[in-house]
Amino acid sequence: MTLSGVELRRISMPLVAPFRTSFGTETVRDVLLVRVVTDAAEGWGECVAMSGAGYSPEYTDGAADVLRRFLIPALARARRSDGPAVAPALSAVKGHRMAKAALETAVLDAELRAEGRSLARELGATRDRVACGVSVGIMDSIPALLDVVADYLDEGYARIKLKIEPGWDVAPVRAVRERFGDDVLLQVDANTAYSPADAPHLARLDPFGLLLIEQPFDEEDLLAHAGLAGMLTTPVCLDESITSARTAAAAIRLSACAVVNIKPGRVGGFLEARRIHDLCVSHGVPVWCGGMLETGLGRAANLALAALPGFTLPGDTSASGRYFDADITAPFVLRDGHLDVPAGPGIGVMPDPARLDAVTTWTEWIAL
Ligand SMILES: CC(=O)N[C@@H](Cc1ccc2ccccc2c1)C(=O)O
Ligand SMILES: [Mg+2]
Repeated sequence: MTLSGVELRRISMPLVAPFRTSFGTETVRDVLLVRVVTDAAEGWGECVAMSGAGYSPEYTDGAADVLRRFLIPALARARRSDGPAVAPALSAVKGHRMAKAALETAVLDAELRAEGRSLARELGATRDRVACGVSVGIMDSIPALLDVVADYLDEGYARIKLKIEPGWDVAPVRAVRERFGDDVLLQVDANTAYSPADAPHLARLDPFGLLLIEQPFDEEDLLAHAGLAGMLTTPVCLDESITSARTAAAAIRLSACAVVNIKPGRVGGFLEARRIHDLCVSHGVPVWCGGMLETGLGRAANLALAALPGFTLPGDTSASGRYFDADITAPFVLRDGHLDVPAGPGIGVMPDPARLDAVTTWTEWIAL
């Protein structure tokens, strides 16, 4: 497969409602898409970086710049251009895993489309649909939160995740438990908002039978998470800390986490995500697929990953309508709390040209 060029395309997708977390409030998803054109097919990748560097050091403008100046030229110089050859070709560039993941996914998508193979099959998926959870932002009040949770449960979501931060943690969790009972699968995500000194306060979440508490502390503080794990009955899950199979292995060895949230964009791509899955399965560590408010392109690829056997917990692969009134692909619609895994070649979906044009703010063609 010969690469002829790469398109960088910036799109702006308004969210159906503001999404507030401990690191800020988003009202628009500012997305960088990568389209790779080859002699055999074209492929799409979605960069999960946000406009700002609140979740990780990467941000959308930076991802476009590192792709244009370093990653795409490195790929052009590589002799091979199949999916597994991308990460080695980009290895001289440190970090920038979200930018790398978008480029690798686009190449993988093109390669699989050309060969008529689905990403799900390529990764080793064992299911054709996956149970879906939903991530609920920090709200202005407990009643507002309960209304939103009630709607999501009515829609059929298999699991509720509540964003928490100091001042919004025990009360919302208690309110959800009191209103919806103990059988609802419930977990919380702090996005690094707490410090180790907050451990006794976080222990107050133990009575509520949470599936897990996600990333309470700084992403570099594995030892603090290991300490917390020794104090809580609630399993600790890591998200921002897990940037590769190596850091996953370290976190497991240090008992810093009992569950892992795998996000292909955060770890550099779907091939590294599968390596992390395999590592966690070998250690008996359950994993689930995290979300970065992807469009249908990233959502389709995430569903292929979430169908692997070790993904035993519902992920944040919510329906398109959770975030967008109109997706750039055919919308993913929840059915009995599940989403179908795309079965077509590659990631199995394509953007609708008219929808794509309607949300495009900028596009750049880089010939190779
Ligand atoms: C679904 C979920 O909670 N995702 C992230 C946080 C997050 C929150 C808000 C975002 C806004 C724009 C882009 C990415 C974002 C990621 C998480 O698990 O920690
Ligand atoms: Mg998280």
